[in-house]
Amino acid sequence: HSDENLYQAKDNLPVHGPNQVRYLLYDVNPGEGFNLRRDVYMRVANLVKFLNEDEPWVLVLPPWVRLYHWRSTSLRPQNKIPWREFFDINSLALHVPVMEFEDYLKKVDTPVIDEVYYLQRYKEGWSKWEEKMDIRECVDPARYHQDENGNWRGRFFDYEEVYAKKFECMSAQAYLLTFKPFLMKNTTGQSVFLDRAETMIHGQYSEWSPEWWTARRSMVFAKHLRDDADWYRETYLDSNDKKDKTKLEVWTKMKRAHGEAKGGPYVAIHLRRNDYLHAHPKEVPSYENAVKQTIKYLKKYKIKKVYVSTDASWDDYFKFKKMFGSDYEIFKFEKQNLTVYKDGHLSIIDQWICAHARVFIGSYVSTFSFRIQEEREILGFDQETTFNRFCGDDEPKDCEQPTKWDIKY
Ligand SMILES: C[C@@H]1O[C@H](OP(=O)(O)OP(=O)(O)OC[C@H]2O[C@@H](n3cnc4c(=O)[nH]c(N)nc43)[C@H](O)[C@@H]2O)[C@@H](O)[C@H](O)[C@@H]1O
Repeated sequence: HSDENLYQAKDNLPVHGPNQVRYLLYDVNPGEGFNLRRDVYMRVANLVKFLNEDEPWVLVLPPWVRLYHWRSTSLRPQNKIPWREFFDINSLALHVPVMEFEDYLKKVDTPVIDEVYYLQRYKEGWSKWEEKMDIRECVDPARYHQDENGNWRGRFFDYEEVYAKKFECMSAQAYLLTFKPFLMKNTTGQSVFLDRAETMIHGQYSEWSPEWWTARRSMVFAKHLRDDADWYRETYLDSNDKKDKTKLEVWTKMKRAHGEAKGGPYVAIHLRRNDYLHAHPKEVPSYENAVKQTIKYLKKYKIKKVYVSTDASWDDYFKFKKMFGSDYEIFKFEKQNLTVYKDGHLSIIDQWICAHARVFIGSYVSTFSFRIQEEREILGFDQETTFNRFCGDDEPKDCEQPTKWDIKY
């Protein structure tokens, strides 16, 4: 791969003296999944981007802890995972200055965060939408408590030694840009931690805006995972970037038109199961029906191979695979190496393979599927091949398809 070392993070670090740099840390509701967290990253990253127009701030990347969906009993514990295991840090840094939490801890010597704000709703609710934020009493039982020295203890990504000097709950109903004056004027600590950062809303910087897409484009997957997925594509799916016209460039220089990418000769599907069966029972197809819908695409595009990305059990997967009969070949990435791959790595490999398929079919409102669709927008696929989803058994056969999020530069 030629793109190694193309990203030069250091060019993007604030130029001001080291003492003036401030650090923004954040965390998300523990129940949220991996790909919603990626959306929250985009909000915080853009906030840091806007802050840097006036003051030097560095975004400290929240280490990954075991998420609700990460159930595999892998040989390595799934906590304190640095971002570099999943994403290309240098790519992130071409958008905003970023730093791993471990590096933050090294930098500050004492494992301390100056100010913590726990974002929460307004207790009284709201009748008309208006932007506001106020320090308030905690609505939910506080997730932080004061120790005998007056320091605030909580769950800072499973780092037990970390504590905060100041803690407040803050009711907020506000767009990300509104947090900028708050941070600049109402906080003084060198490091500020926003917990429940998903409370922050994109506002004008939503999926329709170039700013959103800039943050999104900077979220390039880590090279070792792209390499593993590319190896799988080449070995089993007769797919590589040259043939598929999907060569990756440094994201700041990459601009593709729809239809430039061709994709590998396989249909990729994201078949979300598990908690989705309960969350969206009407829109989740039975396996039999999912096979029927996939075959339609296989025929339309004259393709014989299917790549299956799913959180279904292997038992279910093998049953599903059999249902296709002998006319088609069905593939799924196997956890060949449990010492290396954890659930997060595997989802990225799945996503990368899906992003390179000739055609993709996703699952209804799954953020896992959304992130694949965006990846395909970045690579330059025809939107017809991207914004498709499975219909539930009782939905019309031409059920409403996903919104086409046009990439913006
Ligand atoms: C029902 C809701 O669903 C929302 O999930 P949704 O948007 O699909 O997408 P995510 O927020 O990523 O959460 C789903 C998680 O399940 C695993 N997973 C799902 N599909 C696949 C797959 O095809 N391959 C692999 N390897 N892993 C998969 C993976 O760990 C992924 O991060 C959640 O964020 C909410 O918390 C809630 O659970």
